[in-house]
Amino acid sequence: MQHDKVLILDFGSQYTQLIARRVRELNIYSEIHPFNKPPKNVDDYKAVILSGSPMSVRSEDAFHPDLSEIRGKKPMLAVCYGAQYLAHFSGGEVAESNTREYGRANLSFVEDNEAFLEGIQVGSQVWMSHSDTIKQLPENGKLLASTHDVQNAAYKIEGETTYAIQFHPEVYHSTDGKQLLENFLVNIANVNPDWTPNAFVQETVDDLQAKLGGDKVVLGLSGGVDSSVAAMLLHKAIGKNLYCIFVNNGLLRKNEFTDVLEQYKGMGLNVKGVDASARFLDALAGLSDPELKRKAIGKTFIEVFDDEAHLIQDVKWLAQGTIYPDVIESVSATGGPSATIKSHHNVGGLPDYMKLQIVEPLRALFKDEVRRVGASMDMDKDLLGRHPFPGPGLAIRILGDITAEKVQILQDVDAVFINGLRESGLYDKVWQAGAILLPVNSVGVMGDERTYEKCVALRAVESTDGMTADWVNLPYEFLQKTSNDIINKVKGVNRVVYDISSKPPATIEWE
Ligand SMILES: Nc1ncnc2c1ncn2[C@@H]1O[C@H](COP(=O)(O)OP(=O)(O)OP(=O)(O)O)[C@@H](O)[C@H]1O
Ligand SMILES: O=c1[nH]c(=O)c2[nH+]cn([C@@H]3O[C@H](COP(=O)(O)O)[C@@H](O)[C@H]3O)c2[nH]1
Ligand SMILES: NC(=O)CC[C@H](N)C(=O)O
Ligand SMILES: [Mg+2]
Repeated sequence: MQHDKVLILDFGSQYTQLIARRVRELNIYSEIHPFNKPPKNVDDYKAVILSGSPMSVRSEDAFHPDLSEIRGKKPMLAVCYGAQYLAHFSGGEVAESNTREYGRANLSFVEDNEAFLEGIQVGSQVWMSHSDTIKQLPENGKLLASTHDVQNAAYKIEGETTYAIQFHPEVYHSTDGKQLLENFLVNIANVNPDWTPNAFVQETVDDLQAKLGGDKVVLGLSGGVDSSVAAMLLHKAIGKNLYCIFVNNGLLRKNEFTDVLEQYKGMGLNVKGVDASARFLDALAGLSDPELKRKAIGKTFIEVFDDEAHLIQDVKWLAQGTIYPDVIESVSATGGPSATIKSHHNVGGLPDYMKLQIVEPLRALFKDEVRRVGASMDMDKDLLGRHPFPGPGLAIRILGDITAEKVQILQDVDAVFINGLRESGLYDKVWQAGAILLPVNSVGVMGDERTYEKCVALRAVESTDGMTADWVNLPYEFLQKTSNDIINKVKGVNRVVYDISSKPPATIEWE
């Protein structure tokens, strides 16, 4: 069954992903594409949303895409930069505003009897983030809403299904933002909201069957949520032709290799555990630059999968649990308007010699959507509730070069922390937690003796998708006990600190 699709053209706003999420929360499928690389078949999309941007429409190099295939031809919603763009290049006027407007505002005027604003009243809170302001509406523009400081907070173009808003409906703080998106997508653009987890499973299984036929597929299984859900979908589609490989890269958590293999036994999957720890440690020897470490790990993963594929023989496909943020975070590498922050080991593509095609059934989903899909297949709650754990594992939590000894210290520290969270009932309240081994020794005193040992940082964050995150206010008593336990139980560590940085500006992992 075909679903209606919504196209989001990204001008580099940090909120673009949130637009996609909000739209999908309405059970409507949406895709983000860089404004300068729109999909070939714009006709496949039922409506288009233009994102905000760090750019000013007044600057000489302002992003200035050709919208002639879209504007007036299909429903379009322009947000922030998008709204300024429509005004600036179509007979209106955009100027620098006297005061930069960030944060909370309330609608002070709302046009009556307007389908776009149905259910939205004067007083509704909206979130602003702009320094330019629309002084004059474009040709045929009709004012729809204002705030105290922003006269042209929303407008439409008469004779088109084109709507524009200065504020951001995609952020939670715009309290009626979701309603506004629903008004636009469902009532104005007539998009059918039928994209649900159950529909996703059924369609994905059908698609996989059609695509893979009787081919053999290898899947990198990590014990994490994404690859496990991907494995279940593939298992439903092709059964015994799915060969799951769980690699011990020597950078997993304490006892994780055996525990995870045990856990998969009940799921009916064909899983092989491959211990390649020595190979990974060799590849990492002497490397301390984060990107070089990530690349070495990515390369070694590929080599291990390649060897395994040869052992199985006639394998045609490599399946991965890649999800949407992995894809989007790497988009700049393919020419998008945002910046590359980290090279994710699973998005780089495969070397030519492998001759395997890639299949990534979760490529379009966000993490919470993956969890919902897993739940709709009755997968184990504990598995679905697992904190994310990065493919490069502890290597990106040991700052500097990696040695077997450092890995062991960090495994022990991590185990004390994570078990402590579980025992205190805090594990499920935290989105992700882990420990970081710092390349710092500090002086301590233990049993009247001087020590000069390692310092570890603990990190626990709340998030919905890993794109933004805030540190968790863990109870002092918990931190106190954990710190004691770590220093008493783990030899070589004499100091524990807690990371209180949000993302942005920090990232979740330290490398
Ligand atoms: N130890 C591993 N063995 C085999 N494949 C792995 C391993 N670690 C990572 N991968 C592959 O890399 C992909 C990306 O890892 P990532 O950590 O983003 O996802 P995940 O482990 O499936 O889920 P989660 O984000 O919940 O940890 C995985 O889906 C999997 O295909
Ligand atoms: O599979 C992965 N391969 C990677 O290379 C990778 N780097 C970061 N992460 C995870 O992504 C989320 C966001 O992490 P950052 O804030 O550190 O970018 C967090 O959940 C991280 O654990 C990775 N996962
Ligand atoms: N969030 C945005 O799209 C901002 C648009 C533009 N850069 C401004 O500051 O006004
Ligand atoms: Mg993982």
